[in-house]
Amino acid sequence: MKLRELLNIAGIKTPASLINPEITGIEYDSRQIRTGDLFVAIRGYKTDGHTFIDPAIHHGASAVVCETDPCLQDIPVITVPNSRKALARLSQAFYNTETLPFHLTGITGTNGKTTLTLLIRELEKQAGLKTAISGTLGFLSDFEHETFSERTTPESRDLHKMFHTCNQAGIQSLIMEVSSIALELSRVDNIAFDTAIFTNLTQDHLDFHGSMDRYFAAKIRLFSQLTPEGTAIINIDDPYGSQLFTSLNHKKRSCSLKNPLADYHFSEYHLSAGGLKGVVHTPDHTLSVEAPLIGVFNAMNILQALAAWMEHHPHIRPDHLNLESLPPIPGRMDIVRTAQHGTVIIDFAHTPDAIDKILKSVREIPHERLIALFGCGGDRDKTKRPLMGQIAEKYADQIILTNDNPRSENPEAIIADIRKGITSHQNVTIETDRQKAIHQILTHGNPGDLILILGKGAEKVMEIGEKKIPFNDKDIVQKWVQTHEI
Ligand SMILES: CC(=O)N[C@H]1[C@@H](OP(=O)(O)OP(=O)(O)OC[C@H]2O[C@@H](n3ccc(=O)[nH]c3=O)[C@H](O)[C@@H]2O)O[C@H](CO)[C@@H](O)[C@@H]1O[C@H](C)C(=O)N[C@@H](C)C(=O)N[C@H](CCC(=O)O)C(=O)O
Ligand SMILES: Nc1ncnc2c1ncn2[C@@H]1O[C@H](COP(=O)(O)OP(=O)(O)OP(=O)(O)O)[C@@H](O)[C@H]1O
Ligand SMILES: N[C@H](CCC[C@H](N)C(=O)O)C(=O)O
Ligand SMILES: [Mg+2]
Repeated sequence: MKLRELLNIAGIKTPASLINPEITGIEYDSRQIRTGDLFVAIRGYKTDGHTFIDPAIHHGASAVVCETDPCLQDIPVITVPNSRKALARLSQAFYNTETLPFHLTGITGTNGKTTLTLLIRELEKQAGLKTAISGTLGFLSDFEHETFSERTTPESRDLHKMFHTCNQAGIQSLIMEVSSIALELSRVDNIAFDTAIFTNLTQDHLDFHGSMDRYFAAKIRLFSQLTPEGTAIINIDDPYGSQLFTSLNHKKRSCSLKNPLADYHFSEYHLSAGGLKGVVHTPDHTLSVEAPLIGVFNAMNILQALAAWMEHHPHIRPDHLNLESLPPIPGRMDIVRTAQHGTVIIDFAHTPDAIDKILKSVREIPHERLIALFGCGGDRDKTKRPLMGQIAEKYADQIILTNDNPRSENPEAIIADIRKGITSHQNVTIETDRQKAIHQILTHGNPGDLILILGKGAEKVMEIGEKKIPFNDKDIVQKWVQTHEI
């Protein structure tokens, strides 16, 4: 595509004198530039993309979009007020993804997004739709190998490239997690969603957003991006959800575990170690549901997934729905049973609310000791650390504090922050090496113990400094069990 045509479609003003090279790709990282790419310089949190304009040109960039004119000769330079916004518009124009031929669902909220993507995918499959999901687990579809994504919601260029791939593969339904950071950083600008879901809002990412109000403001932007016929699915048990529901002038459906007047609610549900069974009432139907998911929070996840699905398919009204074919959700309530050292649950709880919910849920399972192993990520919300310590102390008999992606921070300092929320340190052990910590609790575990390994879920690496070292909680547990139990 010619540069001028691209800028035109993207709605970016073009000087008449502009040279008009062929643009063969869009790139925001100078290290990835290929000949013919348009380089978009972004002012970042760690560094400034404008300082990489020269290397980008050296590597073959044929034009530059930036916020400050570097005064170059021979190469077209387009200055814009906001490079991230320009990147989103240019990517949409380049990949021709203004209108999408598939149903696009966006899920936002502090917890439950990944779980919902997998639940909705399962339902869409049961309706015979070719489906893909994008989020913390990467890009998963039936037609391509799964691809890992550095971020829960990819950069706008990568998103539009993904939409283009979905287009070509004939995907009918794409379900994606939309993080508040992505909404704030223009990664999903101009994308129209057919369904938008709000799960809940509790403390996380305050380092980035500054306050809960600004965190909420970022999340609700998703709902201004609904198509005119689009539907909002909202958990009204959450105070922020209830506020959002009241303020929306769009087609909207409420979900509640408490309020029988909500559009989607259970008249009854039972949770057992085998999963959930219940009866769901919708605005026009009643159905019984079974799903192999444990934890009260999963009752809401199931309700919201059902709501999204039934609103998308008004002609599908089963009397009974069995989600037993739902594959285990990696790293979410992932259970490894050992013969002599207790039951291990690996879970991605990394916020105060998630830790509270999971500890409250699992303590209902008969056990001797409830042991919680966790840490907190470095370069992330510091104020959640003592709260996580405080909650763990309330419910767990024993706590092991360890590393969870310390990144650029000192691991001991992170643990010291968690300890500030704990009053009695008698049952608290510290071992920064997470593998050693896991080995220790398994070694000292008894058959009746419930051992919770929290915070990293299905993550495949440990981020220490700039390094990403292969690391997976479940692999470590399974390897230990294989060598220590016959
Ligand atoms: C806070 C945040 O989101 N940071 C993102 C941001 O980084 P940044 O602005 O600091 O970028 P930077 O590293 O300073 O670099 C600036 C620009 O220079 C470019 N560059 C850099 C070096 C070079 O040699 N050449 C070059 O061109 C970079 O590609 C970039 O375009 O822009 C970068 C490029 O787009 C992202 O990679 C980076 O995400 C990092 C990986 C990150 O960890 N983000 C997390 C916080 C995040 O986004 N999380 C959310 C929420 C998770 C959830 O709760 O579910 C997510 O969606 O994953
Ligand atoms: N509806 C929910 N409400 C509260 N906690 C939940 C809910 N669903 C899941 N959780 C807890 O939160 C953890 C993370 O769940 P999940 O991965 O689905 O959330 P997420 O929103 O995708 O998280 P992230 O922002 O990191 O991508 C789970 O392991 C579980 O402990
Ligand atoms: N999407 C979240 C995941 C956090 C997971 C936890 N293991 C951590 O590193 O804090 C983030 O990037 O903030
Ligand atoms: Mg997620």
